[in-house]
Amino acid sequence: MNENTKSGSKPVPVRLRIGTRGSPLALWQAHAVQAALATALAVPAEAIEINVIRTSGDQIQDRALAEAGGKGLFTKEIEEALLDGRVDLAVHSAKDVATFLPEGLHLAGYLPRADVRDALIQKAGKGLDALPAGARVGTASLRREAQLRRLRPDLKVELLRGNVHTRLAKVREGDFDATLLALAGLTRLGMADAASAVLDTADFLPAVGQGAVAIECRVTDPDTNAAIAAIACRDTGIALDAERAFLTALDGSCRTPIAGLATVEGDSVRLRGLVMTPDGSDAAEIAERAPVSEAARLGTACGEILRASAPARALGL
Ligand SMILES: NCc1[nH]cc(CCC(=O)O)c1CC(=O)O
Repeated sequence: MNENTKSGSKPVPVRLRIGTRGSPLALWQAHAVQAALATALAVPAEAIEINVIRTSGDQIQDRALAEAGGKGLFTKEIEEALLDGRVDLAVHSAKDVATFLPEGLHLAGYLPRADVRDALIQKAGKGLDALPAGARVGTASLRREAQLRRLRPDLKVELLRGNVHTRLAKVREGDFDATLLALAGLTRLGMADAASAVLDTADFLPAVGQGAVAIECRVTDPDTNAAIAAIACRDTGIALDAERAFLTALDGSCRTPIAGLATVEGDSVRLRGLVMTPDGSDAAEIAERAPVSEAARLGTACGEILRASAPARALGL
């Protein structure tokens, strides 16, 4: 219980400042964290401010992110605001958070994870099987590209960047026959019905962190850490510890097609990992289980095993 809910005591003014990108998806996620914090701390939503921060990633639209310098692009300016004390916490799609964080910052918790799967969006037909030979699929994700090529070497996979609305419009207008998007993002934007099919994780493995909302703050800020702990989802934290350790062991950047998914089942956590050559011609997979207390070690061990595989060597990992 915090100061504001103790009866009789004088309320302590709570003021937390959230830093976020300004995209509709980012704003939805920031509002979800704001609402959860307001409830947990028993304060009005206005006590949790939302500050929109423009990132370099928002400004680059013409290149694959891997070319432009990786996923840190969506978090750099927000992390600078955290380190300067201009905001107290940052809300990100966990998938977009770089493998290594700046000194002094950490991921203090996650909202309960949404659906982790990728959705296929196409005008005609449902699943991947319905795509005609040679169909043009737009994506900016090396992981989606490699898995698509692996399953359907006949498809033409081409660069398609931009926010969810832009990508859906490109398919609607016929510039592409199909695209792939995280179902979680579509759902948050109220557009889940745009999905023609949802791809089973057995066939198509999501990105590390997909569907999870991560909350970052300064390591040395006890009030903010306590507030985040009050809303953090334990199972999502365990799964993300395993997945992010897996990514760290592979030193995965945006240039490496890597997929990974951990799930908590009772007292144990199961991790599936996949590393591929960009053209999908070679891939190495792993699936292992460990007690939840060993989540990070499980991720590291799986990453190290895959790092010794042929596709990883082809990528210079
Ligand atoms: N790279 C952009 C991004 N970051 C998070 C999501 C979706 C929401 C999520 O995975 O939590 C998306 C869009 C997409 O990949 O379709």
